[in-house]
Amino acid sequence: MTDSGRLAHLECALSADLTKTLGDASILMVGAGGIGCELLKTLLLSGVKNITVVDLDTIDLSNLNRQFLFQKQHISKAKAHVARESALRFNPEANIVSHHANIKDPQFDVAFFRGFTVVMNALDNLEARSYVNLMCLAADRPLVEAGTTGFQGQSYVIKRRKTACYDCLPKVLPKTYAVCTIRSTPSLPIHCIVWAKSYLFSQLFGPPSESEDPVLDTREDEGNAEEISKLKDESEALKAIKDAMGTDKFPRMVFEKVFNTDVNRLLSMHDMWKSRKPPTPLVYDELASEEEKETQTRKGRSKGKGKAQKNAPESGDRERLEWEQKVWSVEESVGVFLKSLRVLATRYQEVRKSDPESGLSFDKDDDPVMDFVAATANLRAHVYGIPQQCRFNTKQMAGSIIPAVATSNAIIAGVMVLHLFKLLTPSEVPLSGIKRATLGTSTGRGTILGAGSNEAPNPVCAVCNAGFVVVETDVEKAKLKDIVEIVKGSDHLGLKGEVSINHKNLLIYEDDDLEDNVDKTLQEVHITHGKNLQILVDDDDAGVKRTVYLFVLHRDNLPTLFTLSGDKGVDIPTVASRVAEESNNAKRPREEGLEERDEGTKRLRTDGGSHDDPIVIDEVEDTIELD
Ligand SMILES: Nc1ncnc2c1ncn2[C@@H]1O[C@H](COP(=O)(O)OP(=O)(O)OP(=O)(O)O)[C@@H](O)[C@H]1O
Ligand SMILES: [Zn+2]
Repeated sequence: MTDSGRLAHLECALSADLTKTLGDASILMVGAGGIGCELLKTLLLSGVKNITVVDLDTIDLSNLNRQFLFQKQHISKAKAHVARESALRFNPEANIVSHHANIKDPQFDVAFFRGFTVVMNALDNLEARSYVNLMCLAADRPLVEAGTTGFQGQSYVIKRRKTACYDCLPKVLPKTYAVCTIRSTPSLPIHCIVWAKSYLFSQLFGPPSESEDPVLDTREDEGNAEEISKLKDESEALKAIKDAMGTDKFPRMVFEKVFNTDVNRLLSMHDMWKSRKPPTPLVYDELASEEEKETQTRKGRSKGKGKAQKNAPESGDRERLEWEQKVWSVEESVGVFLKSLRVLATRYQEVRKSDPESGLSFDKDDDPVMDFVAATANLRAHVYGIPQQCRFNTKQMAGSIIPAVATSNAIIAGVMVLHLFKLLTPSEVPLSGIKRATLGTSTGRGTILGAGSNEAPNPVCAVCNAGFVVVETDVEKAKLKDIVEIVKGSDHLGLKGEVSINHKNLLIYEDDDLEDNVDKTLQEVHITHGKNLQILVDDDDAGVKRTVYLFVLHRDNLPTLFTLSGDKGVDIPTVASRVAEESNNAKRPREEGLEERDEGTKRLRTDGGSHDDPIVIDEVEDTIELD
């Protein structure tokens, strides 16, 4: 259809005014997966012409059943670029910009977000959603947030201090397991998968902040103090083995430690096995292929050519699918374990060269990571006499996958565009009139799409009540004390109270207690372009506290620190915020505020939760809150 033919149809359906507004609007779409593909198509067919798409992923075979902008020939290509190319066929005159990147990258700074009329999320994880929520609050741009899980879904609008933000409402509590079940006495396949994914993988390859033994929060395991302290020693020993990473002997050392030495140590605790089946240690020399053993003794070469390589066909083949759907023999699991350890070790060392604070994170679609988790979980299961799983099943459990339903994505993407229509006709639709749409099942009535009123902001939410300050400066010249001055100085925010400043998880400044960094440049305290700081101002006398997020835009040679925008935020009564914090600590997977925002929480919960629940959800994906 020509552009004029398309316009005539749209004007009849939507009015000439709205059609024009849609054509002029500039939309940021974050995520080009299940919802994203539908959304991009529907936006274009609704007359939206200027769209920027950001997605960090590449196309996987498993996406093709529902992400219809992708076809077999696109496997392994960037989702954002392919989505753009395929969608342009709906309207070749549209202006679509694609970025194959993480939305959290510094290039997508506050100024970038300000360049859009509306931001639309088509994401699948809590961290990215929370981050986009924060950036939209800072840039003061409306966000259309959405998610689907199987037959359920929802879409709603977030507008700074007018509606609840993404972080106003508690999130679904992750399923949790007792430390000792996971670390010493697993009895189900899921226990072994959690151990592989959330313990061994993070310990070996996670960023330092995550590899500090996340499971040893002993509050719920007080009766096992001795066991907990032994587990701590075990973790220390694993750290020592990490020093051998990159050498030929590393895979063997890890294998022998976790499947032999640690198991023998547990066996020596006789009481533990009085009423349980004791584990059986694995012996490396009996299970590793001859080639693997040879690799361990060869010097200067790190590539083994054992069974594992023959048994791991390339991604995308039918042979590979069959391999993923059969239960591997123990020898095959050993081969996959050793090979994936080598691949991940090389990757980990490369990542750490550029940033010593970084590491690898679990991604169920990352083949070596998933190979490692599947093989590790199976070896652990074998040790404990627990049924082993095929890689396909392990992926479902490790990724907490509820199969995606294409129709749910299409319905929710459609509702998101309706939300956009309403946002772009503000004179006719007040914000209170933009309902929260919920797709769900109702007994006896099948799947229904309902509309409920949008939530008001949570008065104690530390995110949307925060101040949002954007500064431009040369990070090699400006000092941390200049930031403190912005907060306290009467020419700037002039806030009263004790100031502390956090960057990611790190406290970098605190009145009276931590002032050593004040004369350091922002660069020296790792605050570079696109980074944000969380500033907490605690006014004990007035009984209030306030959070300010300060976003830094680097400009070469800008001599001073220039405040571009300075929204002061709102005070939260200290008592109310404590009560809220406490109730949130009990209810949600992470604390309110920024501390864990950037990295997300990968901590294994220790609340002694259900022992026989088959699925673990320790990263909430596709979070939806149904009315
Ligand atoms: N931080 C991020 N930056 C950019 N894109 C992201 C980010 N986090 C997630 N995404 C993208 O959001 C999209 C979400 O789509 P979807 O829920 O369909 O997931 P998927 O990975 O395509 O499918 P599945 O998880 O079911 O295999 C994915 O394409 C993913 O790459
Ligand atoms: Zn909020």
